[in-house]
Amino acid sequence: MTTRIKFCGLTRIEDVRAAVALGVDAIGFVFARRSRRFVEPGHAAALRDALPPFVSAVALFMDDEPDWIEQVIGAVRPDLLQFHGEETPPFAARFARPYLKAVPMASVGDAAAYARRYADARGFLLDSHASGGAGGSGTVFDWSAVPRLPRPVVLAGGLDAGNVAQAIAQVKPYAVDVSSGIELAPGLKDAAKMRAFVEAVRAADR
Ligand SMILES: O=C(O)c1ccccc1N[C@@H]1O[C@H](COP(=O)(O)O)[C@@H](O)[C@H]1O
Repeated sequence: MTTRIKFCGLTRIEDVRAAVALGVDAIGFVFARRSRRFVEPGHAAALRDALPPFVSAVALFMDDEPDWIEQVIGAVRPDLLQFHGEETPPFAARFARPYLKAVPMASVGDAAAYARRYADARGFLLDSHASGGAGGSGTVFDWSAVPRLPRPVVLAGGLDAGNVAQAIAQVKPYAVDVSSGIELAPGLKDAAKMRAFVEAVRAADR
């Protein structure tokens, strides 16, 4: 099976173009203000316009106000929302957009029960953060703790070109999601690391 790839936290047009040229499936833009990868909606809209058909734009939020989320949706027209905080299932559903719910693997006891609460989620993004904490930390969680889930699993948290093949072999996720592992600095991606990551995923799929 082909493992889908999402690159998250892009802020520069050259990084978006490089990611698209490598064939990634989704690009994540971070609209959580406390993130070091925050992008203004106007700038993100320009980045989003560089995406060709079949490459998805994902808008990431973390306990943000509804008005802000609506403003971002209006400006950026994301294909998918990603809720990374303590948003409840009704809150996540109120925007009438497909969404991923991040599962905080560092603190959630029963990840399968947690995921079942979000009946409308299109998939679950498993990250190493604790509940209430930020993601994008570049740390790995215990992959043996990944349960069977009723919808697609997006594996995140500390992935890079050196460990993603092992992660795919062990977890067999629908997709992998990376931010820190392809960076020079927060929000600034590295062309060589992006390429190495994609090549490692492709090799793992063979
Ligand atoms: O990237 C961020 O700054 C961020 C902020 C708040 C919530 C989530 C965030 N990022 C998400 O975390 C995963 C894992 O990142 P990493 O590869 O461990 O650095 C990332 O892909 C985003 O989906």
